[in-house]
Amino acid sequence: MTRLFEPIGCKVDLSTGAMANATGSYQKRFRDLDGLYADAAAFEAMRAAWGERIAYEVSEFRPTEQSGDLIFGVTRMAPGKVGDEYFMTRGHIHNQADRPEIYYGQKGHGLMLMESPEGEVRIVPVDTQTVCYVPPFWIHRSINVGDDDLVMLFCYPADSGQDYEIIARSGGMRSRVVAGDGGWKEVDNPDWRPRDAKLISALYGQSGTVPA
Ligand SMILES: O=P(O)(O)OC[C@H]1O[C@](O)(CO)[C@@H](O)[C@@H]1O
Ligand SMILES: [Fe+2]
Repeated sequence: MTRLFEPIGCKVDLSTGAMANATGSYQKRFRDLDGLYADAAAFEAMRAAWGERIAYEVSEFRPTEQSGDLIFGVTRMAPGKVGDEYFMTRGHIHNQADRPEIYYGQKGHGLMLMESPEGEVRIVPVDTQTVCYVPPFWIHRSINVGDDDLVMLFCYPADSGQDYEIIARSGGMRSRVVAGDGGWKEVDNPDWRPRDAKLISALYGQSGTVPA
């Protein structure tokens, strides 16, 4: 008989953001996020109090990394701002850029900031009981715009991989999300540089499919 992977249920603890039966987890401390935020002076000023604190953490279930399988897990992100810019994840595009992802908001108020290879920007609020679909080819980063922890479930194809360099090479994402009048607002990142045509076609070319 074919030996199948054993099915499993993973209970999520909303107060801690932990997921039972996780196969792995990691934590990003504030000090790990140097260079992410526009206001470097504000980052330095926060380092003493915040340096060792966990900015966000992930617990995941990774059955395999085979094509056709799924990786899923939970991200918990603390609330906070560096200067006027809300706490966020590093952000990435999938190594296999045509692999999508979904997020499901479970606690708090988040945003999914997305950027296409050409530099189009989209923002989708991820509040509780909201499913956010990140289509193939979009760079994605989540942002906590609330006063409480943001807890989100994520799920993506197991062979996706993550490329974190694509954002750094462009001087950050094209938009930043900062505090505005009574809420958040999107502002242009003046350091952003467009990707060249060769890189863009390489991203699309990987899959041999033409995006819709
Ligand atoms: O990997 P990053 O960009 O640091 O952000 C963490 C989030 O993205 C993921 O890598 C999933 O793509 C999760 O681990 C988590 O939701
Ligand atoms: Fe992803």
